[in-house]
Amino acid sequence: MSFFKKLKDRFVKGEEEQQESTSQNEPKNESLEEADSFNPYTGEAYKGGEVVYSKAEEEERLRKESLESEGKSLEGETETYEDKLDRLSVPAEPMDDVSVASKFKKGLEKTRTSFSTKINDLVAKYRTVDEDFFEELEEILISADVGVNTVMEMIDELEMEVKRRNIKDTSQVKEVISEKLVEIYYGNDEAEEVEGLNENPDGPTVYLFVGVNGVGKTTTIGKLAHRLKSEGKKVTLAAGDTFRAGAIEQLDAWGERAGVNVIKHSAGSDPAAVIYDGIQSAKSRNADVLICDTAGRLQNKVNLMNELSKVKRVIEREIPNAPHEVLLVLDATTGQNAMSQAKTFSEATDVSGIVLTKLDGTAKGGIVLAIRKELSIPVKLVGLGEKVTDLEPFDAQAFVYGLFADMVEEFDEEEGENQA
Ligand SMILES: Nc1nc2c(ncn2[C@@H]2O[C@H](COP(=O)(O)OP(=O)(O)OP(=O)(O)O)[C@@H](O)[C@H]2O)c(=O)[nH]1
Repeated sequence: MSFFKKLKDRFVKGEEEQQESTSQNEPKNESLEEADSFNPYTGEAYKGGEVVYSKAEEEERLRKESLESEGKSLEGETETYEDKLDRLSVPAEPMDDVSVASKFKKGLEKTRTSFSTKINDLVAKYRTVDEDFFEELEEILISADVGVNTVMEMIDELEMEVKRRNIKDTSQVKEVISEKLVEIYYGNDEAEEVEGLNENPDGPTVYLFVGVNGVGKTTTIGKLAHRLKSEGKKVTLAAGDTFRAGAIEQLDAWGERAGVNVIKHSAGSDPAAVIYDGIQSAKSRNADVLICDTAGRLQNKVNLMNELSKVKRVIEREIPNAPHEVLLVLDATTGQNAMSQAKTFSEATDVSGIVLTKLDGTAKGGIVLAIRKELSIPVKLVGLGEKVTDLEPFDAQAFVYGLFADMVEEFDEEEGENQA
């Protein structure tokens, strides 16, 4: 079966269903009811050619109203952390393939725009597949942060595949590229499936989060707590980042939003002691999951190593085989810097999975492949936006759909070819 057809069958729903879900997203408002039309993409409604409703303005008005009702001034107003969490907290959504794919599509918009524009330009420039075509393709992949060694492997495989299928026309190469990206991510022999988080059937499952300041660690823990809670799990958080000013309060605020228990000590206290209390609390409350935050001091690798190994020793002693995941949080927008952080942390502790945040903020989403291939660590979760629901288990097919969404959607089954 054609690969684009496979992606389309899995991720694109029928037009009728799509219209139905779009209409569900339309805001309910009096001016809307009078309007002749509503554009779900701009969030504007029109009557006689005039804009009678704007979703963005409505949201801003509601935000101001809510601030005023709390007696807060609007002049020079800066959003507090709590207000921000309120704004980003939205109810959990159903998790089917189509809604997951639409998150990847939205989150990868920047990468897709840059990547598919370059690929389309390349295809238009070289009508037939030759060495120059592959050389320019190599540059495009490298510029998307795919990683030099991975790009080399990919180009070799593409050249072989193009010969094997006797492809002459460059437009047909797009589909082969998308297919190879998935194969390269999983490795040829492995089953193509999402590498989810390990769980401890005897409970509690312990996830240890590591990573430098500012990469989105606290936000990710909050998002994960929210997700696990909405799946019916009992979650406890341990505020082990006792070093960064505000880290304990921020984790506490996320815990409150998600409705989960947070174990905390005062700033500057021993992180291993907080984690120890977290474990005791999780055990006594029969929690399903304990998520441990840690400080991300990279200035001194020896300190980092000592701190992480002390925390790990405490966890291992209290719960056999724990932690069940050591998750390193990396910021996708930092490119090669993220790769070097991954190397340092892997030397300090056994990292079992990567959480790649802010994929929505970069045009170089290819870093996912570089991490998987060059560090041999699976990307377990990705941050696709700021909202609490914008954290997804990494799915290489959904990722590739996000990169090639327009081409997949325009794939014509009857003609069996891509119209893009
Ligand atoms: N756009 C986008 N922003 C994100 C994502 N994840 C986190 N952020 C934002 O990144 C910023 C930093 O996140 P924090 O969670 O405060 O950073 P942190 O890593 O916890 O900082 P430390 O606690 O010092 O480690 C915040 O403004 C978050 O809203 C994401 O996936 N997409």
